[in-house]
Amino acid sequence: MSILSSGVSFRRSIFSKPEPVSSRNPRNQNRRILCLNHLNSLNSSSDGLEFGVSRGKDEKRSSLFRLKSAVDVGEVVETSGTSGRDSCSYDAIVIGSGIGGLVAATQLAVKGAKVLVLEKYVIPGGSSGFYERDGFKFDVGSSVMFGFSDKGNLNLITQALAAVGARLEVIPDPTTVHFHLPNGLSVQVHREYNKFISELISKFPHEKEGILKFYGVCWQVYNALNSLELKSLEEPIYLFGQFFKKPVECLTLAYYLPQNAGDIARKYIKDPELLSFIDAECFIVSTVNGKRTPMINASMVVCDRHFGGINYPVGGVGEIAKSLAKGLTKKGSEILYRANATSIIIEDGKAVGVNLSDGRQFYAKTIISNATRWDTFGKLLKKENLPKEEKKFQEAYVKAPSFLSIHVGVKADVLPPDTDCHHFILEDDWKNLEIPYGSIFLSIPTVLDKSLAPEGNHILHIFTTSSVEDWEGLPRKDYEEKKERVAGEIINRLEKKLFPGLKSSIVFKEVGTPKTHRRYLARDSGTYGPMPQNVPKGLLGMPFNTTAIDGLYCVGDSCFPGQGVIAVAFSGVMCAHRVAADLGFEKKNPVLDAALLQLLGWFRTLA
Ligand SMILES: NC(=O)c1ccc[n+]([C@@H]2O[C@H](COP(=O)([O-])OP(=O)(O)OC[C@H]3O[C@@H](n4cnc5c(N)ncnc54)[C@H](O)[C@@H]3O)[C@@H](O)[C@H]2O)c1
Ligand SMILES: CC(C)=CCC/C(C)=C/C=C/C(C)=C/C=C/C(C)=C/C=C/C=C(C)/C=C/C=C(C)/C=C/C=C(\C)CCC=C(C)C
Repeated sequence: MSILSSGVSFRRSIFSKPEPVSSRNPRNQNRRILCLNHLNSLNSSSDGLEFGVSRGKDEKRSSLFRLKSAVDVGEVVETSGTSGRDSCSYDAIVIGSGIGGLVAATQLAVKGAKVLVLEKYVIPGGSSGFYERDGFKFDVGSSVMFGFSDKGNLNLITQALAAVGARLEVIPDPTTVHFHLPNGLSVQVHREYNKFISELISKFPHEKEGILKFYGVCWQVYNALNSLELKSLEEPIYLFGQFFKKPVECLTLAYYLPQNAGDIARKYIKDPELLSFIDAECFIVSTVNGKRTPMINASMVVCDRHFGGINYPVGGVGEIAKSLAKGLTKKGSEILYRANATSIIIEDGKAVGVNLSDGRQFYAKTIISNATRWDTFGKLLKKENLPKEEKKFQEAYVKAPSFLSIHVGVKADVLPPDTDCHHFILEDDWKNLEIPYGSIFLSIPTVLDKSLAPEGNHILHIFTTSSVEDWEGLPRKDYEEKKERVAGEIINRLEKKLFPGLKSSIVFKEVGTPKTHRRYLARDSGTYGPMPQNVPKGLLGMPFNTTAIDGLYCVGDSCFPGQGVIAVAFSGVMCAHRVAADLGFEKKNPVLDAALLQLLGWFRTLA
């Protein structure tokens, strides 16, 4: 990713010299428990938000200076006594401030719960964070934002922000993605559905009927989704209520829940190249082909881009997490940065607290992990005690590869006029779609928001799938050389395919590998998220938020419905609803709860 060590000059992260808040405050020694009042809420100015990178001999001082300018580490209030447990009890602790964690935390805070978010890094957002270098402001991960419109029920990012009184200005993207595919196939996914469908039909006129039927089914699923009030599918009062209010829509969703997009496409479409195009449509959001992409997820993305459209937040994707974090503290809850959770405390079989690497402990009625399930049930909890449900998950889902990410600043004139913001490039052979380095993703957010780069420049975020195994065990020098070489090859391919002169127009470059993702996003193997081991039964096997451990919940992309910012936002909404019911902030019926949870567990065994 991009919180990277550059191959050009020596840089170091503040992670390499962490100075825990407790050690800076002498009163906070000896593993005492802290209550934190508005601790580390973000500054309203984003000017100082760099990824704590420093140079030269004043390295440590400069890191800390930047950290202070990034976060307000002002007020630390210590509780009395040595245990402090009762005087400092939270309703929920959320480990991690990815969008999944932040949405869960803010939704709970809005319902009246007192929440503490523990974030290992110095800013919120995880994969949806950002970093600044030399006047460029880079999105760490994807810049394609679904669910960020003013319409319908599926604009979950807009709704999550509104819940804490925040609203971001957005820039509509006229083209979700421009596909550059084998045999010269070029397709622009226009914001207007009819324009996109006409373009696709013009490339495959003999498949007009099949195209209309396949995308028609996607709309049927999307419209059903969009008609529901989205809350926890693990909460029976809500779920049965929705079935009662919207029976046709709920049955439509139940019907498509165990199905995959590739199978539905094959019902209507025969042309292998068009089917490969649909594979590419699926791959860019799920890292697997259509046959392994749940129909509900495929429908969500291929329709939302036309219904609400893709909208980019002014100032970059990082603004979303910043606003949610700020909203959280405004609602009386807290977020603590540089708080590296090392284990979840279990007492009498119940999750009751969290240990941090600096010795601090925090307790709460419920614990929500926004770390991946591999991290939650392999690091935060002992691997040996893996509950059977998690064992089943790890058999059904494997870690998707990570990415090699290249962030560059270029001279603006290298881009032809009217260049689209997002591109997907698969040069010669459809067979390369799912292999490491086989395809290239490209985002140029400055096409939409010029403020992200110095005048006369653009940002290119170039990324391609890559596995951590490919980068492990190398001496530092070889690792740096390999980064330069592999990034150089990708840039050459891009120069050849899209932008002649690209290499010589570069004014800034940083390369991140799967190891970078692993280190800075705390994601096992730097994984992009879970990926089905075999052909899945749609979303049927994907776990929701409750876990086998009492009081412990998961949120984020290793929960239903999976990868994607809007997907993890939904996971956050679902999680908050289920936790709120269990904490007594929402209605609950224990008998129905037990029955539904058992039923859902049984459904998962069918997947
Ligand atoms: N484009 C990309 O390269 C890329 C890469 C990975 C994920 N993604 C996307 O990002 C989203 C994932 O969102 P998410 O909410 O599930 O999670 P996330 O990975 O974005 O955020 C998790 C957060 O938890 C923190 N964390 C993890 N372990 C911790 C610990 N032990 N102690 C304290 N903090 C800890 C991390 O620092 C991070 O901020 C998905 O949309 C996924 O598709 C994108
Ligand atoms: C409970 C049971 C058994 C039955 C009940 C039936 C019922 C009522 C079911 C209801 C189901 C619901 C409500 C499902 C909701 C599903 C949702 C909201 C799914 C959302 C999915 C969103 C996804 C998958 C979004 C993915 C987006 C991604 C990954 C975007 C990233 C993009 C990139 C990384 C690529 C960038 C591209 C380029 C080219 C640069």
